[in-house]
Amino acid sequence: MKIPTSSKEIIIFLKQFTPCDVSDSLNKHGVASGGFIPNLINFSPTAPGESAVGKAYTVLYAPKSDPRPAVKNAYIDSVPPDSIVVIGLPLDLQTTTAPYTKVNNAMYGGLMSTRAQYSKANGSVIFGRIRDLDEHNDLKYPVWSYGVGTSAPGSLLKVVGINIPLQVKVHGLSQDEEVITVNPGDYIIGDKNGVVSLPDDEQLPSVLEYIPKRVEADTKVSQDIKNGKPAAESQKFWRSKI
Ligand SMILES: O=C([O-])CC(=O)C(=O)O
Ligand code: NI
Repeated sequence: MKIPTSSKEIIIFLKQFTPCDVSDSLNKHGVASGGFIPNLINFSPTAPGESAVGKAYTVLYAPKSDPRPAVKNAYIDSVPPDSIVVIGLPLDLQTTTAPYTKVNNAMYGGLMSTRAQYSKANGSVIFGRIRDLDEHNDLKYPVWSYGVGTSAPGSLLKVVGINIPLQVKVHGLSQDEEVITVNPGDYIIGDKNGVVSLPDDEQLPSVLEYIPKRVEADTKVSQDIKNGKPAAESQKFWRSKI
């Protein structure tokens, strides 16, 4: 399989695979988390058998009292095609246990999805609550978030940054708090299993190259298992050939 190089080709390529396939490759490349961003729920699904893929277009909300000025232009009117809209909060408004956010207002709603879809974005990931569940689903526009709500963001929050790194607080294995950074331009891959971020770095060509090989090997393992072979033996055999 030809390994893509332009971001357009990479997005088309990644749409053939699941976030699990991407995580397998990142694991193989030394990323223990596999790029998984935990605790997000897929409140509006992708089409069956499809992943939502795009480059992160990031938006940072903060309380209205934050000293930073509000961004003048509405973030939603500058969403680039083939992006995934990723909306976050400062670390001090995040929690490592449910509901993962201290903000009870929704940070995103159906009109935002309508505009994002019109601008040819491929999905939205909200590190907070969303509202208007039926509207995202009726649009068939994929959305992930930590939870749901009923109030709009404007009474509590303002946008203070667009296309800046977003920090996401999560619970770790050895530490109570770990921080994942989603950088603008990272590839975001999501489906019903969850959301993975894949950095656009020097390791990317190798990560992409491994994905179809590993999927092919696991297809062979599946056939073996159906024919009665022990799983561990078959996994070792086919994965060693990659
Ligand atoms: O109005 C808002 O600020 C959020 C919302 O409900 C929408 O995007 O539909
Ligand atoms: Ni709304």
